[in-house]
Amino acid sequence: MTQESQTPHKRRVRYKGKYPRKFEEKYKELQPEKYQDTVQHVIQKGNTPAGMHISIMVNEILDFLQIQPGQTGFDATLGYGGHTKAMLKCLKGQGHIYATDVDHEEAAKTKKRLEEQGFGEDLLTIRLQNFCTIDQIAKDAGGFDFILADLGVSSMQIDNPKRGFSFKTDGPLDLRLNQEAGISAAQRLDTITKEELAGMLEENADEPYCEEIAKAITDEVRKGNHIDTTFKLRQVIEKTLSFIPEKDRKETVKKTCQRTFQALRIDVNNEFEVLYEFMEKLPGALKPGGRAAILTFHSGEDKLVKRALKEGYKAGIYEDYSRDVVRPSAKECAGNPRAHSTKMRWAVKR
Ligand SMILES: C[S@@+](CC[C@H](N)C(=O)[O-])C[C@H]1O[C@@H](n2cnc3c(N)ncnc32)[C@H](O)[C@@H]1O
Repeated sequence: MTQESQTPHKRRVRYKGKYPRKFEEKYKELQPEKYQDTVQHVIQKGNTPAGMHISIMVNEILDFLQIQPGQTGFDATLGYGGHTKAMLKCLKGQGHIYATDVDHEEAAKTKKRLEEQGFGEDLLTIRLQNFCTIDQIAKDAGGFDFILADLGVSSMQIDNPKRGFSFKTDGPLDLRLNQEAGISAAQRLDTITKEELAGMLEENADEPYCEEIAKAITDEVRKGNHIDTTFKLRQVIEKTLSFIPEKDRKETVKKTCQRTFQALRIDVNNEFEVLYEFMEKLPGALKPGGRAAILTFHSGEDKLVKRALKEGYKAGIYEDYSRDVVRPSAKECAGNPRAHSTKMRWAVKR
């Protein structure tokens, strides 16, 4: 017997995979400044590191806004602060940016991160306000030379199971951008009628199975089964669509889950109402020659923005506006799948 075969066989430690599986365990990605290599590796693979948001169309936005030192700007949707930081850099230490977000939790982290990178209160004012209060902020600032709105939700919000934005992880069915105000999606489903829910799914997300899904949800709630987690909602959708031929079922369930979550998110956050108000107040917040860029992520938002800019142009409020949408490059979409649905529109105040 050789020496080698006498050595007792040692069981190899089970391979756990490259990345930690639970959100809380993604400690390296959640501290991006400390673990730059891990973060770069995740980004190169076309993924967004946990706790981070990759800003979309940064170059196109900066090219259009033409930010000069000494100017005053407004970032309506602070998020991770990627766009804010890129715009702050253009100011070269002279000028000011006001930014809003309704997400207290993420805004506090972003404020700290930007302060540590040298963008303190002398250059940046963050307000925990809805961007539809743009008129008040413009009054305090004396009008804006440039404005950016990057609508929707951040990757941090989608990836955090406690927020309930994703049907891919289980968590409370919340879907509020500001968890300190309003009611959660679960509470909304507790009292909504079948007709109203079907209308919401159709209007907010063009859901083709809106009638079937609305009936199934309201039936469950009537039986006393509260749909208060993301997985419970997903299960109701899966059961409702079980009549779909097996070869198409998986994809249809996925799409219907995406649309249902989108419709509920728009509803609990009054997204169309606040965007409408923002677009109405936008011209009044811009200085003459001021520039505004808006990124949207679904057709309902884009239609609203398009109409407001077109009407503003026809009324002589805007000197110019985007006739066509500007889309991210194929390269950007390949590196960041969340960029696929992005549409940018812009206008210049007369
Ligand atoms: C797509 S993210 C913005 C990402 C950001 N541009 C960046 O580069 O990191 C959208 C952000 O806007 C915020 N938001 C959405 N609707 C809002 C509203 N009506 N008022 C203020 N903030 C809003 C969300 O909470 C989220 O943090």
